[in-house]
Amino acid sequence: MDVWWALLYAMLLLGPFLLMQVSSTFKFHFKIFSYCILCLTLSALAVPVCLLRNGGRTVDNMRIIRAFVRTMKYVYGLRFQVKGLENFEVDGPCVIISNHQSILDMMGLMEILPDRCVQIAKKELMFAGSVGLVTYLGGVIYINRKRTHDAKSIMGGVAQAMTDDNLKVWVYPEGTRNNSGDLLPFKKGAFHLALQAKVPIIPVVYSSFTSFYDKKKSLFTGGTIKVEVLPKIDISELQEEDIAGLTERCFNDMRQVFFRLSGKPYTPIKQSSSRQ
Ligand SMILES: CCCCCCCCCCCCCCCCC(=O)SCCNC(=O)CCNC(=O)[C@H](O)C(C)(C)COP(=O)(O)OP(=O)(O)OC[C@H]1O[C@@H](n2cnc3c(N)ncnc32)[C@H](O)[C@@H]1OP(=O)(O)O
Ligand SMILES: CCCCCCCC/C=C\CCCCCCCC(=O)OC[C@@H](O)COP(=O)(O)O
Repeated sequence: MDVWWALLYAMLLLGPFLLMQVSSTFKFHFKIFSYCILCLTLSALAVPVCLLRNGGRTVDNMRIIRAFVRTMKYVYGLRFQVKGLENFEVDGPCVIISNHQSILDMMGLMEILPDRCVQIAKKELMFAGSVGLVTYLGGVIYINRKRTHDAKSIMGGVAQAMTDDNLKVWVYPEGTRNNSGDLLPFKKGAFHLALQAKVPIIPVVYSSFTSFYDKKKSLFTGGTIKVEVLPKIDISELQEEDIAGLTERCFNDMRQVFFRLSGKPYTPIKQSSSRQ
């Protein structure tokens, strides 16, 4: 009988805790689900606007997509504090590189996206229903990350298009989402692209989301994201053999700003030694 009493007490004590855990995980997944549904819905609304205004696939549609996405931050209680926007005022094309933490980054991206700017994305995004369609209409460039050779040859074509069509290109050099509170080592595609197109690089850093968004802790509340657009990096004097050094320099500069914006102490690491 004592065992039953002990079990009853344990349930009374643990029950609310377990319920809270289940409900916080449920709330987290529900919020992510609602984010995807909102993206799909807004995209479905944006597609006809893009088609009616601009006819087909063109970077001009990015202005429409940007206007739609900018409304989303109010739904999720996110605020952006942006510094250095004047650094985007370059004449002509450039490569913009930034850190990539989550699918929520699309809000941060659209918050500051300059005109005539397209992004490099994994090709799987093309198949994400109306989101895929709207990104296609906006001129997003898709790459197959599983085929280095194909990805590299597409990037080669992009370099030409940048100068021909006066395009800025936004690349996430980490190559994947990363919500660990640090940066992943940078891949070199963005730097090859800048060198091939002979255009400057503009780094952008977003502060860590971990205080309000954390998959492992099922945390997703409102919060403030600090954003800093850094001064452009001139690459006109650089050669192919300088790419490793350039990648390392951008990684270290951005990582330093990332830690400062996130209010965390900075500990230097070498990007080459952290690559797996
Ligand atoms: C209306 C409402 C709408 C709501 C919805 C919201 C819509 C919003 C619209 C906006 C959409 C934005 C979407 C953003 C999506 C973001 C993503 O998908 S991130 C993932 C995809 N992006 C990337 O991967 C970019 C970064 N990756 C790279 O740059 C890579 O280098 C790579 C080009 C993909 C190749 O990668 P990989 O195959 O892994 O090979 P590496 O190890 O990097 O390189 C091997 C080797 O090759 C050299 N190299 C790389 N690139 C080149 C090149 N262009 N030319 C010559 N050589 C190259 C590299 O130096 C390596 O050699 P090394 O000797 O080791 O140095
Ligand atoms: C009829 C088909 C229906 C398909 C339904 C698809 C559901 C998807 C719906 C909405 C998704 C909204 C996401 C907005 C765009 C996010 C872009 C993004 O952040 O991609 C991740 C990519 O950077 C890195 O990928 P990985 O971290 O390597 O993975």
